[in-house]
Amino acid sequence: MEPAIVIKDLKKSFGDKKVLDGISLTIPKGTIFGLLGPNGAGKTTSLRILSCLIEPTSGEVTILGHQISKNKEEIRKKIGCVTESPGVYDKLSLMDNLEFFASCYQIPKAKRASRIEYLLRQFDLWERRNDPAGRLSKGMKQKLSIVCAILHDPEVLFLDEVTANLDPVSTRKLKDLIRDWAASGKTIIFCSHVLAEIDELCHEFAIIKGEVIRLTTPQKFREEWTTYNVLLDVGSDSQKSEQIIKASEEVEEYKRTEDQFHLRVANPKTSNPQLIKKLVAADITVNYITPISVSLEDSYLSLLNQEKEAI
Ligand SMILES: Nc1ncnc2c1ncn2[C@@H]1O[C@H](COP(=O)(O)OP(=O)(O)OP(=O)(O)O)[C@@H](O)[C@H]1O
Repeated sequence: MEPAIVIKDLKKSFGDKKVLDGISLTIPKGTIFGLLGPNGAGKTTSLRILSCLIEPTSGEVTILGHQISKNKEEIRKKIGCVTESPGVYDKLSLMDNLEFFASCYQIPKAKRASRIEYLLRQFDLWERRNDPAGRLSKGMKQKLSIVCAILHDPEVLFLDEVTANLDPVSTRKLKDLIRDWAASGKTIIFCSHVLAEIDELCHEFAIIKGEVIRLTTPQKFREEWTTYNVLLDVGSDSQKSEQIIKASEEVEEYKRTEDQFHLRVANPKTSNPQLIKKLVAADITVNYITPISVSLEDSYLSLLNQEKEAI
């Protein structure tokens, strides 16, 4: 797939403090790409460089074929950025804020009114259009900053902790929108500390800590940290069951706790029916057999612990 963003050996220091130490990533078009990492890992710094707000110390970023070192103007027209602190003008009304951003983005006058109304209605802000932005609640202000960032229909979007102040209904709506944007070919970089959101939304994600320490997909990452992927409950005949489990080529590893077995099987879809057949043939009652899934959060914490132990 054609890349939307190519980051090559990106470095950034503030004085003698090294924050980014050689980040390289290629992000295909139409991807929702997660950026994860502990506090101070350099996520916001990366997004600020990608949004042309600050200069890198060295390295190169290419967005939609334009190099950031040579063609910021062209890049700015095609990107939108939402950070946790909404960059809207408190004294201006919602309409005036949006008129201002529309003129910055050089949106043709004929299109402005309909685009602004469409987005304000989409984000449930239309009724508040004449209020000063400073009177909005935190979540509403967050929505306004999203509207400002997408007003010019950018092809690449940087979203930093964008759901932080949103209620569950608004969060769900925004996630659906993000999926729609990606499906229409837009590329989204999504920074969040909410691991369930990364899991739910992102096609791929990177864990960074000054450098990229993992580049993977949510599913692969969860699988990597899953020791046992199936839970089997056999009622009272666990002794006999253990002999069968031990002898089964489907089972790679197992752990027994009373009448339950934690199993690792290569492919639960094909292995589980085989195993059930063998147990039932031996007259064993299978109470249930169910997949075990480790959350992305558990996997992430395990990785960080492993990193800590390695230091
Ligand atoms: N303008 C600046 N001057 C000096 N240091 C800075 C500046 N901006 C960021 N830093 C430092 O760079 C490091 C990375 O900050 P950054 O905001 O990129 O982290 P982050 O991964 O977004 O963290 P968080 O999850 O807490 O938002 C931090 O140590 C921070 O103090």
